[in-house]
Amino acid sequence: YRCMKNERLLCKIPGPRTLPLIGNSFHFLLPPNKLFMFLRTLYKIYGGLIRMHAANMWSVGLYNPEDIEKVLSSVRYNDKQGVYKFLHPWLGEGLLTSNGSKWHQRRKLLTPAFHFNILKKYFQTFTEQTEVFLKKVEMEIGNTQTDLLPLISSTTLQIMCETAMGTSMTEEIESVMSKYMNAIEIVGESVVKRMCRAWLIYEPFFNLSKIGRTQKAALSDLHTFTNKIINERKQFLMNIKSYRQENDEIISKKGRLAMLDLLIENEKLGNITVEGIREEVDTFMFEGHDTTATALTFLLMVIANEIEVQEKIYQEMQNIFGESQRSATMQDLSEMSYLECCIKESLRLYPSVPLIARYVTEEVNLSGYTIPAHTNYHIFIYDLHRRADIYPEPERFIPERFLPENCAKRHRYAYIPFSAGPRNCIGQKFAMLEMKSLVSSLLRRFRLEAVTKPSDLQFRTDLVLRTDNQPIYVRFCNRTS
Ligand code: HEM
Repeated sequence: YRCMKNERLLCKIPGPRTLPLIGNSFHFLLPPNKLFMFLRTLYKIYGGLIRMHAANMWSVGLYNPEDIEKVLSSVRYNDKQGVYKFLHPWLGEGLLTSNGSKWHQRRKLLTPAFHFNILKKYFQTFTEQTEVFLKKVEMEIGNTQTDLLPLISSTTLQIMCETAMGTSMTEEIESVMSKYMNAIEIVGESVVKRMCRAWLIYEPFFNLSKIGRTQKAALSDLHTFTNKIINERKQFLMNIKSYRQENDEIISKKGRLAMLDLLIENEKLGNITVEGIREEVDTFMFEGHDTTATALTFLLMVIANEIEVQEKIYQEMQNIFGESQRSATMQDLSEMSYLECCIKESLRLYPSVPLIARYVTEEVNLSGYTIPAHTNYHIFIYDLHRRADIYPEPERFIPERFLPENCAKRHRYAYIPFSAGPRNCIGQKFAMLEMKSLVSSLLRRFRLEAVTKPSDLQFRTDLVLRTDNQPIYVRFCNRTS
């Protein structure tokens, strides 16, 4: 009876037509690019609250900032099921995928690793890696186009290794890096397939399927990579005394406090297991590098297309640095207010994480509807950020939307590239510093010319915002030429 009552409540919410037994399952039998386009139609047709039903699971899509606030701001509504469960074979129950007291304990344990004083220490790595990145860009001068994502990903991965993990890319780690990146794409594809093909939800069917077998091989590559990182740091910590005697420079570089040290320390105290450490290293290596690389790729593509914006950023750099070639300090980054508006506007149009979900075990009232307990909620950040009533001319790149006076009237939950509330992105400040450091130095030295245009982009449904098999190109030119 309760099931029928819940169904009656859910059926009152607008949503696409359902068929008996299978609900909306047939809508999801689409290739990832068409699925992305289908999901984009929902808000336009049905409005701010949308009901979907597939494989015995009900889901409500949220696009109204007030509803999103209600769900995201409460720890009681912060559980994750559904698609996040498909990530367990890779990320286990790390910070991104865990629930309840486990999530709470891990969040408390890891928060100090992203404190401002720790970020200040990481900043030295940002500066060093920015220089390495600029050398890679230098090599691209004269080429008619450069594929941005691979170039940027290797830098953001290196930064994660050196900061949070305290490990430089040894040859051994570098040799498995491309396999690691490739494996992330395979797992993303497999998660989306499981989301859309009801029969793949069940473990035995999935394990026997072709994609299940491909995922198994990819997981081995992913875990090989992260195990190497953990072992390298553990070895380093064990040898620390002899390192100090042998080479002071190495100790000062590799001895910077890392998030991984905090985890290893807590293993000794019995607060986390060896398996728990691997879960967090997998989680942070992925969340920390792929999201930032995606954000930077779209940002550089937009800047290459917006000549006036690019000149304004350059002017801001001139005002801060004049003719000096010195590296940026943290104080300099805090003065780059126009660049910050550009990063925010780019994350509005191209949020690295376009969709997030929650599983709520209690009844909730949203936009005048009663939503029964044990319902999944989906928040389509990509479409929320393109609501024309909140962002007039939503497809246009207008950094001034993020000037303080223009943000004041906007609902806090209308802009959530890093999610919001107690389960927001733990690496938000880290990511902003990293992006500002790389982009400001890049634009001081190089000019970007457009190759890929925003209108060329076609997306596919994935864990992060990805284009449908089309690389994103720009052309790098020297500033002086
Ligand atoms: C531009 C860059 C980034 C964007 C757009 C971004 C976005 C997000 C979003 C939307 C979430 C919520 C996910 C969900 O609820 O399912 C999230 C969570 C998370 N992010 Fe980020 N992120 C970025 C960079 C980073 C970095 C650099 C790190 C680590 C250093 C990081 C670590 C995490 C972790 C561990 C979580 C899970 C937090 C929790 O559930 O308590 N992210 N991020």
